Amino acid sequence: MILTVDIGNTRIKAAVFEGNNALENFVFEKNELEKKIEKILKKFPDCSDLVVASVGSIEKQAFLTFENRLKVHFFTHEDVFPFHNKYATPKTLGIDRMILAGGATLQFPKQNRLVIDAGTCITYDFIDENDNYLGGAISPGLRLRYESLHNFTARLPLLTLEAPDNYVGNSTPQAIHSGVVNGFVYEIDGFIDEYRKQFSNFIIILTGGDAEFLAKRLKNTIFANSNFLLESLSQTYQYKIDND
Ligand SMILES: Nc1ncnc2c1ncn2[C@@H]1O[C@H](COP(=O)(O)OP(=O)(O)OP(=O)(O)O)[C@@H](O)[C@H]1O
Ligand SMILES: CC(C)(CO)[C@@H](O)C(=O)NCCC(=O)O
Ligand SMILES: [K+]
Repeated sequence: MILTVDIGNTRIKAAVFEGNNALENFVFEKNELEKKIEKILKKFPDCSDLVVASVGSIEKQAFLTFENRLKVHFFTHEDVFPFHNKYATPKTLGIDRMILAGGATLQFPKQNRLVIDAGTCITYDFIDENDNYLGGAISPGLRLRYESLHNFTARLPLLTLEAPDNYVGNSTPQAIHSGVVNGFVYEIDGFIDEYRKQFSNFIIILTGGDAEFLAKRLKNTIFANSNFLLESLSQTYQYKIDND
């Protein structure tokens, strides 16, 4: 049994896995890290490994306290991954993107794959059928778009996600919802269309905090799996153990 922990830029997500089965999922804030992990381990005392991917400000030291109880693995660029990293700056590629690429490679062998993670940032990652990680794109996520409109202007209110009524927003809030939500949806559909021009066939994996909201609004039909990063963390860890 393993406990996987995904430390993003906004929140922390965790899941306990027995083989490929997620037994329970957890979401919490950074300041609750130690307390929450204690609680999870109390509930699942059979956890033998704690596996972490962090793109946030939390470092390996935060997990030292658990090392006398279970095996702690904090993923870095030094680990073995199931793909060839063709990024021109492989050491700056986000660990979350590496884990997503690892999961996509292992779960969908011998095919082109596009992974879209709609989280704090939207990330696009392309891994070709020969398991070459080619790169992708990084853009602001849904909430970041609402927040930046507010933070960098004098007159725009901070709104929370709401589906716009219309493309023609007839008030300040409706104009913001239209711009943020439609912009977000068009961007992603537009990216998928561009990839289709370059690669005839690929599967698309959509994940992240906004995946479900997004999936039903895209022109392209895509299966959303909010748990894909944690599943990938568990699978990439297993791959690492088998190939070290
Ligand atoms: N309770 C919540 N807190 C923050 N964001 C939420 C929440 N519920 C849904 N969201 C949506 O999830 C998005 C953030 O995604 P996610 O939680 O995957 O980010 P994250 O934890 O920072 O992870 P990552 O850094 O890997 O993207 C936001 O754009 C927001 O619209
Ligand atoms: C883009 C984010 C913030 C997405 O979580 C993360 O993957 C990251 O910090 N990446 C580093 C830059 C890169 O991936 O090229
Ligand atoms: K993300």
